[in-house]
Amino acid sequence: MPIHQRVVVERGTRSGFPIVVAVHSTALGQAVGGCRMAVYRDWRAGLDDALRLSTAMTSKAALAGLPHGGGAAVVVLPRGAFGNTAGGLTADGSMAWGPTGGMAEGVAGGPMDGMAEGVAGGPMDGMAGGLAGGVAVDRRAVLHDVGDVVRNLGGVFSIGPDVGTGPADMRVIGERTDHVLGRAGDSGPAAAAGVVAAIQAVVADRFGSPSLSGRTFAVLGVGRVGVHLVDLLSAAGGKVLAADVDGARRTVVESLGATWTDPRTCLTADVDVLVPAALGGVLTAATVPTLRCAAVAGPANAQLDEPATADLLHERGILWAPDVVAGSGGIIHAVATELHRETPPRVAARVAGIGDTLTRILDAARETSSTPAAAASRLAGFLIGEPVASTMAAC
Ligand SMILES: NC(=O)c1ccc[n+]([C@@H]2O[C@H](COP(=O)([O-])OP(=O)(O)OC[C@H]3O[C@@H](n4cnc5c(N)ncnc54)[C@H](O)[C@@H]3O)[C@@H](O)[C@H]2O)c1
Repeated sequence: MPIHQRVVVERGTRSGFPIVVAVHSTALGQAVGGCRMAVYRDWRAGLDDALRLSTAMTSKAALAGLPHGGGAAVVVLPRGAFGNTAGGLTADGSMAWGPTGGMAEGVAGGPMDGMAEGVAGGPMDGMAGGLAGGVAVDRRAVLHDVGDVVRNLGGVFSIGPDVGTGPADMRVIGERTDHVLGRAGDSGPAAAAGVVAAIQAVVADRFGSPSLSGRTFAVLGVGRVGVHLVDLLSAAGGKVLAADVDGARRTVVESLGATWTDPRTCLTADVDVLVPAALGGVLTAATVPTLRCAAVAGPANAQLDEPATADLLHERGILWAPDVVAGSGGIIHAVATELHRETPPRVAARVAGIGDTLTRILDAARETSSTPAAAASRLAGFLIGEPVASTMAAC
């Protein structure tokens, strides 16, 4: 992957918090990516996260066939900060994957998608500030600061929701810049539809048929995407086990005909497909030996703690669907709908196309005796290096 095209680190003029926007590539078009608002050790850790997220987004957009590059925004909040508590601190910030393969509990106590130490606030509709440990967060001021940074980039980057932000936050950012995605609503259903397409490809590769009927799944994380996955997989005739650190999610899981369990049991369940739908960093040298699934395919970003973990999965014979492919339904939906005004059937076809893309990657991996991660990386590099003719109507 080439070095970043542009990286901005600024102190928000209203909030005083460091704001990082990393534009990795615009080789295929305007960069798109999420806004992560989280607690970090310091601004350098936030910068590292933005660099990592934006690089992955370049691959995600290219592999999704979008005429866009990758970017990311990070708001670096200090320890003890939190925003509006309406909707609560998201559990993304309250659990960390433990070093022994278990889950270590604790706020801001460990890796979250690799870098962030905790989510401050979370996607929410209210905008009032909060106070914790003496650090007041005026969420509206922070979001306006983010909007100004994005606006000053002159349109090379469009920002959308990520961990710690949601559609309501995008509407506030939109008061300062037009380059905003995801103001209208929840991307969870589209993200879940894309994951199901990926799971069908994985199941076809493993078992010779894409049918999900009678297959077994363990869905880890029953949030905005996970709940739709439980629903879709159950409706398709799958036998679904699901877990979340938030015990309140049990009711919806059981109402959808799935079986509730605890996160550790879910992670190590003897199932056809493990579906990570919570945090990143779930696949590590410690957790991979404990897995009893045939394949892993889910939306969680940055599932591998480090690239070499893909080799561990391969050695164990566990098929891994790269998250930059399996988790691309949300961005495909947002970009195709909001930036390119495509019709709902066309957008749905794009999302379903994730299955074909993954099949191509799995075939390439087999033919080259490499991991799906390596095959996806090669394909992304090829796509980004080529002056690909856009398959989408211009904005
Ligand atoms: N929302 C989207 O459109 C979208 C698109 C692509 C990828 N993703 C990724 O998919 C994942 C889920 O996204 P989401 O929007 O559903 O997030 P969410 O915050 O709505 O849901 C995450 C759920 O995971 C649970 N959780 C947190 N830590 C856990 C743990 N250790 N064990 C079990 N459960 C745990 C939380 O309680 C929460 O219910 C994230 O990694 C996100 O980055 C989301």
